[in-house]
This record gives sequence, structure tokens and C-alpha cells, in this order.
Amino acid sequence: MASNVDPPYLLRGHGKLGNLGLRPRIALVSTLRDVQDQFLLWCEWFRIIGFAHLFLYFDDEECDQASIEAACSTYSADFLSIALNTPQLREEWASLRTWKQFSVFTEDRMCRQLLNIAHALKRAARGEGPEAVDWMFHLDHDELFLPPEGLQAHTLTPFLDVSLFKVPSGRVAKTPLGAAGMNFWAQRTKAGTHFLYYDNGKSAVRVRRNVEIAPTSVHLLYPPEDLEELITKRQAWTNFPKHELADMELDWMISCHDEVVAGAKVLHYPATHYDRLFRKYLHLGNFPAVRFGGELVIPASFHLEARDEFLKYDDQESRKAKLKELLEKAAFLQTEAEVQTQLETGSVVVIDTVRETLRAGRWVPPRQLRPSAASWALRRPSVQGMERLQRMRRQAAEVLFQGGGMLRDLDAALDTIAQRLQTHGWVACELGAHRKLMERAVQEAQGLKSRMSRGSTVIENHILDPGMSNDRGDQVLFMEEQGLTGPEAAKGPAPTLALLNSALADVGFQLDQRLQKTMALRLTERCDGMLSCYGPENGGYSAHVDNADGDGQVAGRVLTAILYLNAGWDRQDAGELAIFHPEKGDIGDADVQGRWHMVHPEANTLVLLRADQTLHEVRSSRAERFAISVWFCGQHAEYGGS
Ligand SMILES: O=C(O)CCC(=O)C(=O)O
Ligand SMILES: [Fe+2]
Repeated sequence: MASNVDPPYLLRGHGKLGNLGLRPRIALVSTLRDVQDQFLLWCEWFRIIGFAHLFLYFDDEECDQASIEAACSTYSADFLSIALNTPQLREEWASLRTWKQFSVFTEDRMCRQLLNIAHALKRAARGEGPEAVDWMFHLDHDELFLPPEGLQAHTLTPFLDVSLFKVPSGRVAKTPLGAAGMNFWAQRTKAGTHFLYYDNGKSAVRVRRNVEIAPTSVHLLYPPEDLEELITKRQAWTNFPKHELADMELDWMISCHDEVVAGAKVLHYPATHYDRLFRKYLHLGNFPAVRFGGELVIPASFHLEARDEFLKYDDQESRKAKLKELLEKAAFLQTEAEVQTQLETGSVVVIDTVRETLRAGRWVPPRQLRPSAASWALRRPSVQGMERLQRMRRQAAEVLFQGGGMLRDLDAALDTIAQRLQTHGWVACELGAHRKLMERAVQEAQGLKSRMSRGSTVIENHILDPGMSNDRGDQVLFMEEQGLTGPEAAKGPAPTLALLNSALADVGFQLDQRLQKTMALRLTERCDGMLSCYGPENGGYSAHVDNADGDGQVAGRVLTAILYLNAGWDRQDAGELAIFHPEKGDIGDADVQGRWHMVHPEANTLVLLRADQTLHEVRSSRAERFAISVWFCGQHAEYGGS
């Protein structure tokens, strides 16, 4: 047992609640002080969402005795270990790689955080018992990691009460409405910053046995000697947008919001009650605005404004009252109307999954779109309406960039595509990949047929029983799920399909900035690529909108990309994709007028359509018909999402 050899500063949980046993084993390291009533809820959140271990370092044992005892008697040694800031711990700091650099700054809390992170990473790298974890996250005790998937009052139990969050500035739509939202907040503090504290993100690192990782920034964890390899192998990922990386001197990182699940966020609850704010500045006092001997200057910020406000008064009651005033002005929305307006600008977002999860004691997924948005998305014809639509005229769809393909002048093509998506909601194009490539893709697809299974329909995140849904006849497989993508794809059975799949993902994300500008639509995530096969035995796919119900989440699918692979396709074999284009009214209206545009599923034909709006159908095919589809999730600015 590890406890036989535990150093005196280390306490282990001896309660009943253990981790959920999920893999990979993800751990959290944090340096804490004055955690008060929110601490057990904080621990419980990370247990419920599947974290394996908490490496907690209590900076000032004195002021958290009760919390430490409560946690140790609640959680098992599996899940919880607590290190106290004692002389023995500080002695061990001295053996860390960054000690030389930091030894003179240990009075600075951030410096102690850095040493504790390195200390925890060293323990994890040893790989013994409950401390053998695969990933390490660093967060503060007023931050929650929200995994994939109202009017505020002062509260001391924010995790239970707060559901309205400011959206990071880089994720607020670059539209006049978005700008109004940013401006609204900027006017509320002296420094005019968007977040009251910091907005520089959080970091996780994969732990490797016997490799010491000692970070020099609490926001960026990586083994320095691996930097070159991380760059060449493109393995240092961030979900910051690409265009922001240079400013942050992070251009060596790979911006990959397509690989990062859209729902993943860190929720920061920095000041939810004036008493917390008061205690913070009572503790910090007249702290200097520079750190690490001047290397880091704290810029004009709410932090300094709050310090100055605190220091202006001598008696505690006035200090409290002034901080209350300041907090309400800077951070609180005063009326329901203000809440509504800011939701519309996209500067704030409602996330209630934390509150609901902690109340229920089990994971409660993010709720559906707000009702107004849901009703907007729920535009589906009735049964009679559909019959009427089916009788409307059909014609061949216009295919853009014929005789060369869009790859010839990709930027111009993407501009045109973004425009078409705005005006029509769909567009068909010629991609322009080499014919041989397409032939190889079909061969590979044929080789994968035995691994395909019947396509299923998903409504509100639940897969309908395949026996029940007879509206589609395709066989499908998901490429990433089947291990056909990623660095190993070249050695697998479908390198060409993998290439085309990532080309589709690229096209989608190249469109992102354009769609933000033209439609205030943000793409946040790419779903796993789907290879599909329709054939003579099994019918088509009746008319549908891919995501008519918001997918049961805030950021559901908004864009579909379909690439057909069928070289030498005989048009006699039918199998067209029919897209309904409303010319008057909307597909949900009883008197809608429009026509169907038919696309032949020929190799190199790429269709993009609004996944949340465009009605389309696959007509039965007399020959085997292959396609790769990729869906992109995203949000409209007016939904107020990040
Ligand atoms: O393969 C196609 O043409 C379209 C398939 C489709 O509509 C779907 O899978 O949702
Ligand atoms: Fe579809």
C-alpha cells in the first residue's frame, strides 16, 4: 500500500466514494485556499464526470481544516489525495526541475501553483497506485471542466446556482450584434476587459512514466524537451482559434477545434458573491502589480480595480459595501431584459448542466436549445405538407466549378460556396480531385462493406431502434470509430477515404470564418466522417432535414458535406440526391412553393447543405452508390452560444 510509505504532508481519502473507473485515467491538480462551502460540490462534480484522481495541494491548511476533513472522510484513496504546504513538501519542491527558476518567488501564489503542478506530475509519472494517471489537468477551485456533450444573485454555492456564463471574446460573433455585446461588458469596468479575471485558457498534458514535466506557465503544460517533436508531429493542440495564436505566441500549437469536442469548456466562477471577493482582497491585501521580479506585469484589470477599491477604505464594512457595488456593476445583469439582450448578442450563454448534475447526483447532459431557438429549428413539413412538396417540379441541380473543380481556386470557390449557403442553404460543386483517387476510394469502400451496418436515425440524442426507422436504406460506417483515420490511416485499408474525409473537414473549417461573417454562423465541431452505401436491395432515404430538432443540444449539426465517390456513374441507375429549394415561404409553411434540384451521385461531386434547414432525399439506386458525409456542429450567434 502506498500509504505505508506516504510522506507526512500527504493525506489520503478514507471515505467510501471512489472514482468511476473510466479510462483514460484523467486527473486534476489544484492548489487551494479558503475553499469554503463550494469545495465538496467541486470534488463531486469531477467525480461524477469521470475524473480518476484529484491531486490537491492545500496552501494554507489552517483556513481549510474542516473542508479537508470532510473531503477525506467522503472520498476514497482512489480518488483523493491531499498534500499540505508543510516544510517537508517545500523540501521536495527543491528537487523539481524548475526550482532554480522559481525558488526566490515562492511568496507568489502562482509560483507555488507551478511547483505543485510539477510535484503532482512527478508523482503521476512514477505511476504507482491511484496516482498512476494518464492525463493531468490544472484548474483552480472556482473552475469546472465541462465535458462534451437566469438572473444572477450573489451566491456562495455557485455550482448549484449559476447558469449564465460570459462567452470568451474570441468566440463572440464578429458581427455588429456581437460587438454590441462586447461593448456592453467593456463599459462596466475601468480597464474595459471582457473577462473579469483571465481568459488565457487551461491546459492538460499526457503523463509519461518517468518523464519529469515542470511547467513554467500554469496555463500551458508540456514537456519542454518534446517541443520540437510536438511541433513536427503536430501534437500540441489548442482550441484557441487559429488567428489568435500569433498574438499569444502560441503559433507552434495546432488550432484544432474540429478535434476538440465542441461542448468542452472550462467554466470559471471567479466572483459570485461580494463576500468571496472581500475575502480574496483581505487575503491578498496590497499586492504588487508585478510578478516574478518584474517579468510579469499585471495589466490594468478588474483585479487591480478591486484591489484599489478595497484599499481606499479602512473599515471592513465599507470595503464590503464597495466591493458589492463594484461586483454588481461589473458582473451582474440587473434585469431579465438585460439577460435576454446579452443572450441575443452572444456575449453570454446559459449552461445549466452543472447545476442539474449536482442536484441529481449523476450526469445530466446539456439541455436542449432555448425554446425560441428550438421552435426556429423545428421547421418540418407535416405529412400532408410533404405529399404536396413531393408533387412539385424537379430539375437538374446546377453544379458549380464544372470542368476543373473548386480545388483550382479554392479561396474564390469557398467565397462562392459561403454565399450560396447564405442565399440558398445548399450548393453542389465539382471538387476536382484526380479521377484515379476517386477510383481508389470506391475500391476501398467496397472492401469495407462487410464492416458497414444499417444507418440509424438519431432524434434528441437517442438512436431510434433500427427496426423502427424504415425511412432509410443505407449501410454505413463511421470512419474514426472504425480506426480508419488519423496518423495510422496510411497503413490501413482506406488511406484514400481517410484523405478525402479530412479534405471534407478542411473545406468545412475553411468555410467557418466566411459563414461567421455572412450568416453569423459558427462551426464548432466536426462529427466523425460517415461512409455510406445505397444499393439495389435497399431503397433510398425519404425526405428529411438532417438536424430538424437541434440534435437535442445547444450546438447541433448545422452543415452537411457529402462527397460522392462513384466513378463512371451511369445516370440510368438513378440514386439522385434531391434537394428541395423553397422559392416562396418556408418548408414548414402550408403554402410553401419551390422545386426539387436533382444531383447525380457522380465521383467528385460535393454537396454542402444546411443540416438544420434543408429538406433532401435520396432516391433509390439501381447500382451500388458510395458517399462520404461529414457533419459540422455549430451555433447561430443569436442563440448566445460559445
Ligand atoms: O448520400 C446522400 O446523398 C445523402 C444522405 C443523407 O441525406 C443522410 O445520410 O442524411
Ligand atoms: Fe440527410
